[in-house]
Amino acid sequence: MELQLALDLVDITGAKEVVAEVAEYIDIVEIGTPVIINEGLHAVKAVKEAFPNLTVLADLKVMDAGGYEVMKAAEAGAGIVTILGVADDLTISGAVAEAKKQGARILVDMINVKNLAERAKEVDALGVDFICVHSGYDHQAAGMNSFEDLRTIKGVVKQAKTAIAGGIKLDTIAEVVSAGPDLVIVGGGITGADDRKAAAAEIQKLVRQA
Ligand SMILES: O=C([C@H](O)CO)[C@H](O)[C@H](O)COP(=O)(O)O
Repeated sequence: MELQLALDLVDITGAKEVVAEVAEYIDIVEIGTPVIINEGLHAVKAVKEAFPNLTVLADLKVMDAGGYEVMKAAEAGAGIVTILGVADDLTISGAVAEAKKQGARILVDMINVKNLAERAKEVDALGVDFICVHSGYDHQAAGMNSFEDLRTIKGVVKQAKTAIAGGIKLDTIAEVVSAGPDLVIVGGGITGADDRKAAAAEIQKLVRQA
């Protein structure tokens, strides 16, 4: 099981400061959608240059032009790029083909997918690397989480790795880990902690024990 740190509410300088604090505890650093909206793919490039040993995920949440957008993110240094599960199969296949060419991987974000089990089977068959259940900020604000969704996709996904994101914190990490995802994604649970290093260390300990 691996740990991904999601950086959403920072600029490039802030992103590098947070990663410098917790780099030893994480496997992947996510440049979140809000950061890419504000800073562009320069943020991916800057963090990859500063931390060449970490895999950088570009949370583009691609909905169209899969091949082109994956190419641009990979050129900036992304090792993983996110595509929406609600995107067309052609978009996801194009993204997978380009990722293979670039030596990158594709994570499909199942945010707002209604027919979760059926769509997870379909995107699994398209050859994606990760399928991620995700309670976005707006769902979190309404008190929702994705723990049950993780069990649903684990029951049907055969080839891809499974991942979970959205509001995971120290007080919920044990429950998440016990459901057995391959990748746990934590943003505010680390970046919003009083002691980010301690929170990352504790979360990593539980993730590694699994
Ligand atoms: O993808 C995310 C969200 O849609 C904003 O872009 C977050 O990175 C993801 O939810 C993880 O962050 P936390 O919910 O703060 O753990």
